[in-house]
Amino acid sequence: MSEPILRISDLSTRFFTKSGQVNAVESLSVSIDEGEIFGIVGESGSGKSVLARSIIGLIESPGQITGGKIEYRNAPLADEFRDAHPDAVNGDYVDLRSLPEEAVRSLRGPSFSMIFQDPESSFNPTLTVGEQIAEAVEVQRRASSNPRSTKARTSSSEYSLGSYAYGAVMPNRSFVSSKSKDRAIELLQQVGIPDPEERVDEYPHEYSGGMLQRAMIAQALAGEPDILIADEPTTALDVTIQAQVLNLLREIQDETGMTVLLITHNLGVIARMCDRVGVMYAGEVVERGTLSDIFDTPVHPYTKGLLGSIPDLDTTGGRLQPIDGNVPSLMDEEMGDRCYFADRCPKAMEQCLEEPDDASVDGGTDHEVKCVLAQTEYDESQALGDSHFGGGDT
Ligand SMILES: Nc1ncnc2c1ncn2[C@@H]1O[C@H](COP(=O)(O)OP(=O)(O)OP(=O)(O)O)[C@@H](O)[C@H]1O
Ligand code: NI
Repeated sequence: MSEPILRISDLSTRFFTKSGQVNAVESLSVSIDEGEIFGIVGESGSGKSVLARSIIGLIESPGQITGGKIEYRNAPLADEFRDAHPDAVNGDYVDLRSLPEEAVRSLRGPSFSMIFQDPESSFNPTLTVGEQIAEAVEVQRRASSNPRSTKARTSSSEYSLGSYAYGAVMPNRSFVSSKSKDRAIELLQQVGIPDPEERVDEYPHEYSGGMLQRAMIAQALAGEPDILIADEPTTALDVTIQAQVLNLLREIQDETGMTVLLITHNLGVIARMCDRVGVMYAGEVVERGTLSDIFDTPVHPYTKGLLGSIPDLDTTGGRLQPIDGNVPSLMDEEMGDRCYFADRCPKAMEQCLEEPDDASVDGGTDHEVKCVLAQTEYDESQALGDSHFGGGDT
């Protein structure tokens, strides 16, 4: 098996708000293999979107990544920065946090792209859908025509850096060649937009929600990304369209072999799509493993709780809330060093008042759990009462 394409270690992202510090992502570590679909699942507010945005450098004030590494395996990129930024480079890996901001920005499109939950917000209403997809194609072509590019794999001698290579990665309105427009039509066709030759010249408001979601996938694919981050890509869609869009993602992933990080609160989506899964709770990955580790032999009581309430694909509106109580607010002063799930956990014991370590289940495998139950049997005489959690009302 090859080395992971993305290696996230001890990542912490915080928001310094007026009402206090929010620990949205807390010392999170996860590795993603090349060509897999890795799912992140968790309830609303568990930090999934903040994780996604942290990876591609889209955390804005008052948010800040305060610790950890986001290492991306890309040998040409590592070579490019080895001398100027030795701290950022480790073998074939580059730590995105240690790269200059513009370098990270230039990876958006060709290396990483993202599909958001709500497509309206990711299209500019004043440009046609086709223009915006074609722009993403142009970005990819500029990147591949750059000899130092991370993407020398697309042959592109006919595209020179030309006059529009002034570093703006997503220009608002740029010269779009007819080649790029043709490619945009092809992409629209690939994602199942009917009459793509006409649709390419329409504005976002002329598309239905489902079509715009597909168009956003087309736009994300235009850059031929190594890693696609899809944050709740189908949540806003109705059931049939949801299934179609998921199938489409799967097909495209099969064809291109790209790596996908799929974020969802829906375990049904995970089961249908993913190779491996990370279960997220209160900013941490509390259990990770293959689909079968998670579905057949879950260890963490939170994972078990989620599995007890697998929503159908058609319960799109409802949020997952399998277990009494809520995800903690993630305010720093309320977090402390303990298992964050303990106050909702049916098997909480005295020792859960200390922070659990990541422990591997059955040794050796990839199945890891942040819970004392990975190594200890539940002991009722150690059970925690509500009194430990300030009255325990939920
Ligand atoms: N810009 C921000 N300012 C302050 N707090 C934020 C900001 N963005 C996110 N948070 C907080 O970070 C935590 C994690 O939010 P996040 O959006 O990552 O959750 P999520 O798992 O994606 O939830 P959902 O399923 O609802 O999308 C939440 O407590 C949220 O309030
Ligand atoms: Ni989210």
